[in-house]
Amino acid sequence: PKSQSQLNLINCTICIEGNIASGKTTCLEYFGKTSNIEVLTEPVSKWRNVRGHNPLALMYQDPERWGITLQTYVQLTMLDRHMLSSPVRMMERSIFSAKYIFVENLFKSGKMPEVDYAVLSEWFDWLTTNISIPVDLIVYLQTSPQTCHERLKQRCREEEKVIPLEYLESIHQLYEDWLIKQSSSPLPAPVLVIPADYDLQKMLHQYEESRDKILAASNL
Ligand SMILES: Nc1ncnc2c1ncn2[C@@H]1O[C@H](COP(=O)(O)OP(=O)(O)O)[C@@H](O)[C@H]1O
Ligand SMILES: Nc1ccn([C@H]2C[C@H](O)[C@@H](COP(=O)(O)O)O2)c(=O)n1
Repeated sequence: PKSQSQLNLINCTICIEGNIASGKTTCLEYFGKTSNIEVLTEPVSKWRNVRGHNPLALMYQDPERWGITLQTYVQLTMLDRHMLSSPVRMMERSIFSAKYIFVENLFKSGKMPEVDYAVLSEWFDWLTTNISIPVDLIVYLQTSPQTCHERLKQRCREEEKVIPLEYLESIHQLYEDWLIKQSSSPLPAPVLVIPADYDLQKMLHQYEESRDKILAASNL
């Protein structure tokens, strides 16, 4: 028979949330190296290549036409990530932020037709009603949009060269409304905020300082 601590290890999910280029992957890499947590990065390579097509690039080129295409695929691939069974995992973003941040942003900015938004919302509501998608903790890497803009330019992902500061400001505002003001969409888990505008060394120090609070969710 399993002990209580072994039982508590079953299926703990910590989601790292934050704006584009806020440092989520870097944070995941750090915890992947320094703990027993399984790390699941966002399936961006799939979004850049589905059977030879690049829905991420298409979405940035023409959001009105391709937003629904990318977001339908994001929803599927994020659901797949949530379904992977590993006792303790730290994953990059979630099916929740895909809907509450990115789909919402496309719709609110007038770049997604109402019918596309309605279909995506029906899918999301069905999935989250009929499939259990537990999240135990959200870690929010809180940055200024300016910091993300700098890091985005430094990372230089081809598809993202067209992203203006205003786009990062909109995403930032939606994250703040969801995770700080807690006034927009339901929260699937408690939120731990980590200020993330600092240089890499200071960030690693912040992660160390937050390690116990983060891993408390997993009982590790
Ligand atoms: N604290 C930091 N200070 C400066 N640059 C950073 C910091 N954290 C990450 N970066 C760099 O910024 C870019 C985006 O970081 P990344 O971890 O890929 O962000 P995300 O996964 O949130 O998009 C990368 O080039 C990364 O090396
Ligand atoms: N639901 C989503 C999720 C992500 N994206 C875009 C935003 C970025 O260009 C890329 C993910 O990169 P990251 O933030 O991890 O650096 O995918 C989206 O459009 N919709």
